[in-house]
Order: sequence, then structure tokens, then C-alpha cells
Amino acid sequence: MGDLSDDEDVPDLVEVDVKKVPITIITGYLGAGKTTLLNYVLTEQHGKKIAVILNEFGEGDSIEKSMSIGEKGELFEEWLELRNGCLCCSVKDNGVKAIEDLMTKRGKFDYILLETTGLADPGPIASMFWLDEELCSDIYLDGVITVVDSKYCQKNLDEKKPDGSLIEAARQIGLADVIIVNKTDLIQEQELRSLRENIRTCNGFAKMIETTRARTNIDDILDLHAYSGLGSDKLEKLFKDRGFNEEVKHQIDQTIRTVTIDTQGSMCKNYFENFLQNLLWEKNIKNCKNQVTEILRLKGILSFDSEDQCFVIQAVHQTYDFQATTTCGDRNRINRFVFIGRNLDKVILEENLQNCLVK
Ligand SMILES: Nc1nc2c(ncn2[C@@H]2O[C@H](COP(=O)(O)OP(=O)(O)OP(=O)(O)O)[C@@H](O)[C@H]2O)c(=O)[nH]1
Ligand SMILES: [Zn+2]
Repeated sequence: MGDLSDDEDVPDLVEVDVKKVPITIITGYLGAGKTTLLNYVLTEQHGKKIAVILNEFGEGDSIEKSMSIGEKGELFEEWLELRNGCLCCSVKDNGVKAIEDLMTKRGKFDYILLETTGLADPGPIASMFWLDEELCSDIYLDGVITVVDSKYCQKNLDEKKPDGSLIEAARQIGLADVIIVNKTDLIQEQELRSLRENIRTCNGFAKMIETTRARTNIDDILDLHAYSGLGSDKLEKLFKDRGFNEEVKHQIDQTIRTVTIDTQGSMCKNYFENFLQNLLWEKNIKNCKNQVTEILRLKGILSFDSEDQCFVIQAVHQTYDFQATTTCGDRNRINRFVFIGRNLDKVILEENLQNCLVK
């Protein structure tokens, strides 16, 4: 930022206490228990004024959905009072602006929960709400919760699309910050164990919670700061806690995987951004079988040669962002990354990252 101290005409900036409102995206396959989770959160005592928004982005069953939440079959084009002073609405003109307008009309909420349709790809929705600080939005993305139907999840994951693209159920799991494995009452322990393992292989980093009727500790799902306040400490802890094994070097099956990579040294910011853009935008990073690497989510801590402090990198869908961290001093310029996606070739990703290091 330039130095403006000589300029007499620059007015003092007034500090305004604008408290941003967190938004949590609730996604999950058809009938997994998203609305059940919403209703549960709304009936719990949490002292928050929560707005519930039903996302109609992915056309289809929106009318049904609106009815399911109202219990009486009302359609919510407009706001409707729920228990605990919470409000509900369905946003047709889906988008940040629409929600901000509604807040202007109805006063601010403490929290926003957005239920996507079961067939939605949460990637674009998440990146839409994950706004740059500079955009001065009233809301920020807190995290993505994916509700999974224990009984049908495996079957959904095994499905294949004719064009070979990723099925939504898999995208939803790959993108999650919290995975609620719901309806555990419907399956045997053995089945649950194997589902648990399979989900872990797809997404090695999300918090996993097993529930019936989506009953869970509210603190485990709200106020996660999975996108904004994620400091390097928290990420480090995550790397330590999740000691999952991933011998897969060249991955050639079509499922989603989590791959972690460590490199040592200082990264050149330009090279690294170039790599990110190739990976996320140009999609020209491939695995050893020449299949395009698809990234659903990426997190990491890294050091740039131009900066003393470390940076946290976050990406979802095609959006990425760096945040400077304050805690870094003693670290030996270690860069650690977690990639969640498909056709992740650890060897190739490692090579690309090595090439970003300043020699
Ligand atoms: N047995 C059992 N049924 C459940 C559980 N949780 C939810 N259900 C039932 O599953 C059905 C679907 O639940 P919803 O909460 O409407 O699922 P949803 O994900 O919102 O569904 P869509 O919005 O249609 O995609 C309802 O009949 C729920 O009562 C559970 O833990 N066990
Ligand atoms: Zn629903």
C-alpha cells in the first residue's frame, strides 16, 4: 500500500464496527438429511437469530423442499418466521447480493444456513460466497457441511456418469469441511466401518461426525472459520491429527482422493500462482495417464521468498486466496499442502511444487 501521509486531502478512515455474518452451506445427496439438520439446528437453543435459505440454483425439487421445511406446505418466496426467531426464505435470484438485500430489508441475522439442492455441485456456490475481504461484503463463508446418507452413500459414490464427469455425491464429499454421516441407525457396524474408511480416503481432512436424525453438537458445525480464520496453527494441527496413509503415488482410479505434500524451501510467488492457475483454471496438470487433475479443495501453508511470514493458501473450485499468518518465526520454510480431488498424481504434483521453489 502506498504512503499517503503527505496528502492533506485524504480524509481519516472511520472505523465502523461491521460484524460480518457467517454463512454455512449445507449440501448432501437427495434425502440425506439436510432439512432434518436444519430443523434440528433451529430447535436447539443457540441464542442466534438464524436465517435459513433454500437455494434454488439447481432447479428441480425446490417447491417440495420449501414445503418440507415449513411443515405446512407453504411456499417461501418471502420471509417466514421460524422458531427461535429465525427466518426462512428461498432465494431464487441466488447470490450474495440477493441475501444482502434481504438483510437490509429484514435486519441482520447472526447466522445464515444455506441448503443446496441434493443434486447441486457445491463448488461454484461455495466460491460465490467466499468473497475477498476487499469486497466488503456483509457475509462470509464459514464452511461447507455435507450430509451423507449412510445407507445409500456407497451406492451413490459408485455411480458413474456417462461422460465420465464426477458425480455430485463425490464432489459434495470432497468439498466438505464437515461430513455428517447420517442415518447410522439404518446400517450395521461393519458397513459403517467400511463407509467411514471410504469417506476418509476421499476427504482426509474434513471433520467426520456420525449421527441419527442429524443430531450433533452445534459447536462442531457452526463457526468453523474454515475459509477465513484458518490460521497456520489450526492447519498444522490438522496435518498432525490426520495421520492418514496414502501410498497411492500414481492414482489411476476415478475416485476422489486426498493427497498431502511437503516441500522445503521458499516458493517464488509468481511460479506458484502460475502453477495454481494451470491447475485450477487452465486445467492442464495431468496424471501419469494423461487424465486432467480436478481439484475440489486445496489448503496449505507456504513460504514465499519475498516474505518473512508464512501464508495460508485456500482454494475451492476455481477460486484461490492467500492469507498472511502471524505465527511463523521458527519454521524452516516448510510448505505443506493438501489436495482433494480426482486424478491427483502425487509424483507429478510434487514435481510441479518443486519447480516453484527458489533455487
Ligand atoms: N432412519 C432415519 N431417517 C432419517 C434420518 N435423518 C433423516 N431421516 C429421514 O430421511 C428423510 C429425508 O430427510 P431430509 O432431511 O428431508 O433430507 P434432505 O437431504 O433435506 O432431502 P432433499 O432436500 O429432498 O434432498 C426424511 O423422511 C427424514 O425423516 C436418520 O438418521 N435415520
Ligand atoms: Zn431438504
